[in-house]
Amino acid sequence: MSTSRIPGLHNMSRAERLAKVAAEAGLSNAEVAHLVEAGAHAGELADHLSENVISVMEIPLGVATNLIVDGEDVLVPMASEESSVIAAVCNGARACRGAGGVTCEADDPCMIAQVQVTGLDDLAAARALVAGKKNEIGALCDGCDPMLVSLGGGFRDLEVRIAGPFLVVHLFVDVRDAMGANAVNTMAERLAPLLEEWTGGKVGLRILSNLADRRLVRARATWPASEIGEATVDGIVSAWNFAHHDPYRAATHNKGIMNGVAAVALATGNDTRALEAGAHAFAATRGAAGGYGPLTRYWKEGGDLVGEIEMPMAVGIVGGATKAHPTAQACLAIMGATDAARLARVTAAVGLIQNFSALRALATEGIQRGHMGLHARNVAIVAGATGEEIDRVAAEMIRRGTVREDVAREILG
Ligand SMILES: CC(C)(COP(=O)([O-])OP(=O)([O-])OC[C@H]1O[C@@H](n2cnc3c(N)ncnc32)[C@H](O)[C@@H]1OP(=O)([O-])[O-])[C@@H](O)C(=O)NCCC(=O)NCCSC(=O)C[C@@](C)(O)CC(=O)[O-]
Ligand SMILES: NC(=O)C1=CN([C@@H]2O[C@H](COP(=O)(O)OP(=O)(O)OC[C@H]3O[C@@H](n4cnc5c(N)ncnc54)[C@H](OP(=O)(O)O)[C@@H]3O)[C@@H](O)[C@H]2O)C=CC1
Repeated sequence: MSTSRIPGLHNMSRAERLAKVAAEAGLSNAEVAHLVEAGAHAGELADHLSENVISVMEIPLGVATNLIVDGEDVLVPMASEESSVIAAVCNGARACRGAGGVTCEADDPCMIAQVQVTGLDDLAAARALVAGKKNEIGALCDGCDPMLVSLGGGFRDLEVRIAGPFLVVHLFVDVRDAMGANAVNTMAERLAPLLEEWTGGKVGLRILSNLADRRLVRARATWPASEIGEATVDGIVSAWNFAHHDPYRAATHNKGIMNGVAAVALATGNDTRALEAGAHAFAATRGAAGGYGPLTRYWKEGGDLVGEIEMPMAVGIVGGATKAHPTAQACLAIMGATDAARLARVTAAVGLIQNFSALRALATEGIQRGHMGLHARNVAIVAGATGEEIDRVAAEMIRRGTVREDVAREILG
């Protein structure tokens, strides 16, 4: 590459950008042709949603079957590049259907905005002063978003904290069907000059917190021992206990949960990074010794396995890319999610079931048979298989019990 300094790339057309990047990076004609083809359908939309767009990255969109959430059957669209993630949800949901599926409970959709005030000598006095302005602050916040207020949302409460040398003002805002970042950021920015005037301090950051712990969802399911076997019940409880006591295991445990949560979020146009940040920050105090721990919990009840998840769930059905992206709209329609609370419940249910299926595999036969069985097609493609060859090479690798690129090449040969 000669240079990464490309002034005005953003002002070029998509085709010009691609040509420029291809020339700088030395892409082959085949690589350029692929990027042109990949961007043919959704490239224009992508150009409006993001910046310096040259094409579109295609992620598989699948549908998880077998779920019952709060007594209703639901098909759940999931966007994931990882093999076996969607199959695992179908499998885990099938195993708890007979016991009623998943039941959930969601907090009101309350987000937190933070305003940092610096340069204060008497933090305690400033805290008392700002706390006394709750009504004024509430009115100012509601004035920022009359639409939100007309829908039943808006300012709910105020908390004034001292964090090291800073005064930190928390605005609690009910954002209804939105994820809410933009909505609360506007309020935080609007409040800033008043805070400076009242306290004599200087405002620093004005932004939401992704630790959305006022917007939690809890979901619970029972997997009967008659369905999964007594040894599996014990194995999963023990696997959970491992995560409860060991942050190294808890990180992987929670990654499995986020396999499901992030896939539903991506399919519905939600901000996956916000959810990841919220989940892991929330998990930071859930472990046995008050450190990082699992977002789920499992125990044995009457011989059956009961699993529960609790986590922040800042998802919306309006705002961000949700309304602008027709695929996200279609996904919400498949789920029948007509409000953010239903989306949050279903997403948490998927996180729980995803985790159950991974633990079931790990506590019994191990992850490789199911996961690598489905991943084999990926390996076959990497080895050069195309069309019908992909399934045939994958099946042969599974038959031989070895899923590896060199084996795929040998079979293909
Ligand atoms: C892979 C399975 C499901 C096979 O499981 P199986 O028992 O061989 O499946 P089966 O053929 O007996 O079918 C049972 C049901 O599973 C579903 N199912 C079965 N196959 C498919 C498929 N191709 N596509 C869609 N759905 C599928 C489907 O619902 C089916 O019922 P049916 O519809 O036939 O009545 C199982 O082994 C499993 O759940 N494994 C766990 C896989 C997993 O967790 N993958 C995530 C990636 S690994 C990771 O990133 C996370 C991890 C593991 O590190 C987290 C952690 O450490 O905690
Ligand atoms: N740290 C983070 O997580 C950050 C995330 N972001 C991004 O912010 C975006 C999400 O912000 P968000 O505020 O949700 O998006 P928007 O501002 O796009 O949408 C929210 C707005 O939609 C309007 N609205 C219409 N119908 C409803 C309804 N039923 N319920 C609620 N609001 C409704 C409201 O008012 P009105 O019509 O008056 O606008 C509301 O303010 C995402 O793209 C995210 O990636 C941005 C900054 C930081």
